[in-house]
Amino acid sequence: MEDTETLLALVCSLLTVPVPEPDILLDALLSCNGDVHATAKLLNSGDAKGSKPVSGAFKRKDRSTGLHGWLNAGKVETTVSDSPRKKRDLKEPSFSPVNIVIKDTSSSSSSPTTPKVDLMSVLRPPPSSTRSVPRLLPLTLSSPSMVAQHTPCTMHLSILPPELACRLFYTMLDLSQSWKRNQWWLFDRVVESPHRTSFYARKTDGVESNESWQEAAQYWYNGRQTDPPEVFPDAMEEACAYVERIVNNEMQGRPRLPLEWAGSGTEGQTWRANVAASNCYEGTKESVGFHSDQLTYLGPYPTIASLSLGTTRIFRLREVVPSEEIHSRKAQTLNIPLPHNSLIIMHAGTQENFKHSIPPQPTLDLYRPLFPHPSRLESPPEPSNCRVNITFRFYRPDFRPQSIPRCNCGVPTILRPDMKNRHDGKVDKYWWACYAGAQNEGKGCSFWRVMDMEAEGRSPTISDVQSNEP
Ligand SMILES: O=C(O)CCC(=O)C(=O)O
Ligand SMILES: [Fe+2]
Repeated sequence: MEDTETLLALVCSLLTVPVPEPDILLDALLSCNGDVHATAKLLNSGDAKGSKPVSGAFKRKDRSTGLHGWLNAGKVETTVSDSPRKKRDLKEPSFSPVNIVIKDTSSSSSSPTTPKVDLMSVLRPPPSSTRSVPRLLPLTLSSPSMVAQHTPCTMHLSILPPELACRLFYTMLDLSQSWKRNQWWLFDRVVESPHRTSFYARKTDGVESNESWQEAAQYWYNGRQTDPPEVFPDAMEEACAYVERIVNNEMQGRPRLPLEWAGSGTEGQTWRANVAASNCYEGTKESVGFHSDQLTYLGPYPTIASLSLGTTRIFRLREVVPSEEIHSRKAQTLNIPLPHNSLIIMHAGTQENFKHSIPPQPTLDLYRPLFPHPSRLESPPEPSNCRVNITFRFYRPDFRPQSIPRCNCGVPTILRPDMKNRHDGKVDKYWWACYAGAQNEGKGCSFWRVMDMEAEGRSPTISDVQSNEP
C-alpha cells in the first residue's frame, strides 16, 4: 500500500551506510520487489562484510554503474571499517544532507554512527522502468498567470495592507520562538522536520455560530493527542478576513468537484478558515520535504490558502504520475517563488494530484521589513532571513474529530487519497489507515478501510446538492 517515496524513506531509515544516489536506491528497491528490509540488507551488505563503498562511489560520474556499481565499488575501493567512528569519516554523498534528520533512538542514541539522512534527495518518484521516458526540466512559475496555467493553484500578490502584513510577520516571528519541530516515528527511528511549526484554531468552527473547535475537538497530531491549539492572534484574525474574501471569489469562478463540501459558513461563504497551520523557516537550510496535506479533517478535495510573509522561498510542486501513465510521461518539477505578502491557493485536487515542498536553497534574498520591529523580546529573531507561512484551512463539520474512525490501537486514523490510481485528475478511492505508528515507536496496526462518504453520513457534498436539483 505504501508509495515509492514512503518505501524509499523506510529503506533510508534502515541504512547503516551513507544514503546512495536516488537512482541506486530505486534500483535496489525494484530488484528486491519493493521489500524494504531486503533492500536495506542489500545496500548494507558491503558494510556487513567489513567493507563499505568509499565516497567516490556516490559521485555523480559513477552513477551509470547503477546498483551493481555502487555495491561493487565498496568491494573494489575498499575502506575497512574498524570502528563505528570511521563510518562518520566517510565523505557525504554529493547531495547536501539537510532535509530530515533521522534520530537513532536505540540505546546508543548518542553514538556518532547515526547518519543524517537527506530524505529530500530520495523523495523522487520515477522507478527505473521509466528511464526511456524523457525527463522534463524544472519550470519556474514566476507570475500568477503561469501558476494558473500549469497548476491547480492560483497566486495572489500583495494581498494584505503593507502595515498588516508586516505586523502579522512580526507577531508570528515572535511566537515562533516557542514553536516545535515536528517529530514522528518512521519505522524504528524518530525523524524530525527541519523547520518549526504550530497550529491555531479560530474561536468558532465558522459554520454553526456557537460551535467552538477548541472545546469540541480532541486534537490529534501525528497519531498523538495534543493540547488544544491557541486561538488566532488578532493580526491573524484580521488577515483571515482578506484571505477568505480572495478564496471565496476564486472558488466562485471554478468548477466544484462532487466530494467537495457544499454547505455554507455563518456569513454564507463557501469556504471558511477555522484552523491554520503555521511554519517558520530560518535561513537557507530550513525546509519541508515533499508531502501532500493529510485530509483527515479537511475531507476530499480541500481548498487550502497559504500566506507567505518575510523572505521569498521557493514553493515546489510535483505531480504524482498515476500508475497507468508512468510509462508514458514523467512529472515536472514546478518552482514557484513566493514573495512577502503573497497568497497561494491550493485549489481542490492539488492534494490528490501533487506533492509540495519548501526545499533548502543555496541562497536567500534578505527581506527588508517596511516597519521596525515592535518586539519587547530580549533577542527578537533576525527577520531578514526568515519566512513565515500560514496555511488557512477549513476543517469540515462532516469530518469532525468525533466522526473519524479509530484503528485497533484506539487512535484516530488518517485519510489518504489513492494518488496512484486517478482518472482525469480524480482519485477513485480514499482510505482510512492506522497512523499510530508515527508516534508509537513505529508500531501501528494493520487497520485500513476504504472511505464511504454515504455510509459514513458525510454531507452535504456537491454531488448531494446536484442530485437534489430538479
Ligand atoms: O511553507 C509552506 O509554504 C508550506 C507549508 C506546508 O506545506 C504545510 O504546512 O503543510
Ligand atoms: Fe503542506
